[in-house]
Amino acid sequence: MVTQDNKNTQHTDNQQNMPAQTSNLFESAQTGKPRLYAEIIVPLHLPKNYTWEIPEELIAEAAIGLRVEVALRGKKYTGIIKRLFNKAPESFTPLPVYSLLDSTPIVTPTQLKFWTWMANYYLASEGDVMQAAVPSNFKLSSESIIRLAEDMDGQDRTIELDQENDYSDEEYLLAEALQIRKELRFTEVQQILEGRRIYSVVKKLIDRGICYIEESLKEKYKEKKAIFISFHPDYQKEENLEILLNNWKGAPTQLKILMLLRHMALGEGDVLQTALLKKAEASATTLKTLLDKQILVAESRSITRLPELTPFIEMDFTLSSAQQHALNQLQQQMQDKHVSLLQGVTASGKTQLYFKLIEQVLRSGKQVLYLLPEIALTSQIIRRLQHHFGGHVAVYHSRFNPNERVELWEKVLRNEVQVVLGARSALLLPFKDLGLIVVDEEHDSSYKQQDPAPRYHGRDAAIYYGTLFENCPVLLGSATPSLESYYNAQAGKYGFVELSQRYENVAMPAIELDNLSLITREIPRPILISPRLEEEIHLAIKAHKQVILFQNRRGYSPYQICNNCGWIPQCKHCAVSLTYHKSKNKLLCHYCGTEYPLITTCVACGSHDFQRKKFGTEQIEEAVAALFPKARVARMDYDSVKGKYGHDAMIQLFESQKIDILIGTQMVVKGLDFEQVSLVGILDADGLLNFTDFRVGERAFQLMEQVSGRAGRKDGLGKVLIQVFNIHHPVLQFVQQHDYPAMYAQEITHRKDFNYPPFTRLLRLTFKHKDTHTARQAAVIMAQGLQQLPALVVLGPAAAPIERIRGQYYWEMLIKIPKQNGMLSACRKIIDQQMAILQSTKQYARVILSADVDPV
Ligand SMILES: Nc1ncnc2c1ncn2[C@@H]1O[C@H](COP(=O)(O)OP(=O)(O)OP(=O)(O)O)[C@@H](O)[C@H]1O
Ligand SMILES: [Zn+2]
Repeated sequence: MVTQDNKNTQHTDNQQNMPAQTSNLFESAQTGKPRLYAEIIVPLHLPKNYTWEIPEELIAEAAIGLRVEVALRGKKYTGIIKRLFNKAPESFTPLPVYSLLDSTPIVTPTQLKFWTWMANYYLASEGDVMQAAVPSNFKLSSESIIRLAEDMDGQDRTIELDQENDYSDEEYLLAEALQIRKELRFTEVQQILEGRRIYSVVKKLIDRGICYIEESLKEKYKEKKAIFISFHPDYQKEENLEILLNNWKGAPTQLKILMLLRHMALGEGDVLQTALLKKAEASATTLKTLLDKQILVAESRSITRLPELTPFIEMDFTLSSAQQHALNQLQQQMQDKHVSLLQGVTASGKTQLYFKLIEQVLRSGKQVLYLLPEIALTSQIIRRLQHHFGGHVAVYHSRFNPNERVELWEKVLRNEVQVVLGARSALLLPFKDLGLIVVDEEHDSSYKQQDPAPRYHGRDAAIYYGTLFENCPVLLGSATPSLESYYNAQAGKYGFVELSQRYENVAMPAIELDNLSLITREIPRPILISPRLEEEIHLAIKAHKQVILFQNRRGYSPYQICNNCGWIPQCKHCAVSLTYHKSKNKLLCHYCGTEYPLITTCVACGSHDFQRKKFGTEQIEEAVAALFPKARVARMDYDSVKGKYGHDAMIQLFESQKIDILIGTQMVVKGLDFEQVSLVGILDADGLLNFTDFRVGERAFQLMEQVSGRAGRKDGLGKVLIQVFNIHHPVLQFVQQHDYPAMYAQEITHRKDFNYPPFTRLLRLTFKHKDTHTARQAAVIMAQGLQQLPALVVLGPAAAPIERIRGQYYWEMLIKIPKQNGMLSACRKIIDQQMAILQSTKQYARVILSADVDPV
């Protein structure tokens, strides 16, 4: 097995050799009854899937895609049946499956094929994929933590006395323990139930909404709930409400609440209890009377949860002739080609084309998957989609809690949801009948999963997933396509359609370069806001327009340096310099998050003379606020928006023009549609152009073009000012001309000359160990093994650019694999062999290897 980054992997492959228990089940073999075996995927990083036996009494119900309860090395897991067969394994006697957890499959055969592909292509295991795909509530294991659920109003769940009889003794016992303890480890559940029938009991309680399985710590978040007020169904009809209000005899404050609610519901849809009471200047008691009278109803739900809408299709717009032409072309191409690329300049209305295509698929009764980078999944696009398709639309992203995940999983499985808008993980939902996958902003590198395995690319996985359905074309969309996709389009492998003007022929923003080297003579560095940019901001604000200032570094200043000896404070655990955060008055490691007090004395020479270098968003915010004391200034970056709700909330504030100047990192550029932005400032273009990565030209172009694309979307009066020293950099000329093909021509030549993607396939192997020498040596041994395949080009091993993270040393190598069939799997074979050798050697047994295919 290749990757080894799951801590459950420290094992030898001994399950297959374990002696089977002698039980009655096995004695039945002598009687000649049929036997049934199952290949089962368990959510662990195992070298392969193992086999269990289905006991006789479960044979009739066993089916592919069902969950089962199995034991592996003394622990219990939920697995998924991948394959059933009758021939007994020859070299070992399998253990029995304890129980089946479902009566109908929760995973489709199509998904199982997808998992196999993903595990193979991304050098992961099917268990890794299962772990990523299946909601945690579906995956009980010995490591699970079971937590008491909350009621609608945020109170702990309790069992009503009159329901007691519905519960089995064991269920009741466990529910009671949960009410006292709030959360239980699986081992504790085992003790409470004395080790019997654990899964089915826990599952029953989950089904009843009493408890849920805690997500792994990393994903844990506190769900935000709020109470929403609406009219009782009896009064949702306007006529009935009218009669009620006209004949009102109750207290006037109650009437006020009702009138306000009617008004607010028109504008906003769902009304928050807090907002309603505040506006009505009424008390909770008054509201309660109305609830008791069953005129109003209160519902507590997660604030991310969508309101229940009826499904409808409402296409209340017409395409411009350019859009219509593009749509016709697209439809034609999509008939011939599995993948098509739509390149439309910013604000050309690509989204409207997607809507038209979605409409057609919906009418044909099939499902649609609409993918976006996680951070671009804002209420803006959700609203746009719901406006056209109402309750047909479901949204799937990492903010979902375990219950919501299961709920959506089941709805998709039952084909009750027609359109899913989601981030890459939505690909892992059990679609029945997909008829279209849209990958919007397809160039975005956040489509790539970084950690843990499987490190899949959402776009590329979508392309494969689409082939598993009958007639499911994949549409990639972007103003600035990835070089890989554009290359495939040029080569005729993908369909290709262009939309080269903005909707309503609105002009593209004018892009001007602001040569900083001309002004540094008068103003000392660093220059945050040049006089020219300051002037433009003044003009924009005077005209009641909005401004976006883009800087791709967060914090106050990215590092400080000793003026005497050049020493730079670094993180103790990671080989990175510390960023100064003024609001916290601390130094922060951006890799592991460790905070340090300010350092005022140089560790190397004892000097107190430090200089802060470069600038981040925090410092810009400070400078802008000082320059424009009357403007409403906000900053949007990882630090300022706590959680992802904050991000969305800030976008809404900006959208409703409650913010004049928005300063942000690349968070602000993802496909957002603001009408009133007239000025975009790119503060440090040099910083974008000076990376040592073969994709730097492409990336810098995409970022600048995308952020520029937020300007002048409605009236064409947008202006972009780029602050830069190196004004002759070719990428800047391409951005100025909005000339994607020229950028492509230049970059693709480099890629060809140096044999980078799309001309080769890249694989990055990273070896981690707390001792740098061990990590390096393991990498060297791997590199030697890879010499068996002379067609591979192995770069390295070398210390990773950041050679130490969280106390582990990182050594990596980059392998260029020719794009021939079978090369990747041949390479994988060698990696697996070498890894097996390494792991059987005591010195290297703890080396962790992670593999990243097509790294971005
Ligand atoms: N046919 C149309 N009818 C009405 N409004 C339209 C039409 N086409 C585009 N628009 C409006 O123009 C604006 C820009 O369109 P949209 O957001 O779809 O552009 P885009 O191509 O997706 O841009 P970007 O790549 O920058 O995200 C939106 O506000 C959209 O509602
Ligand atoms: Zn660190």
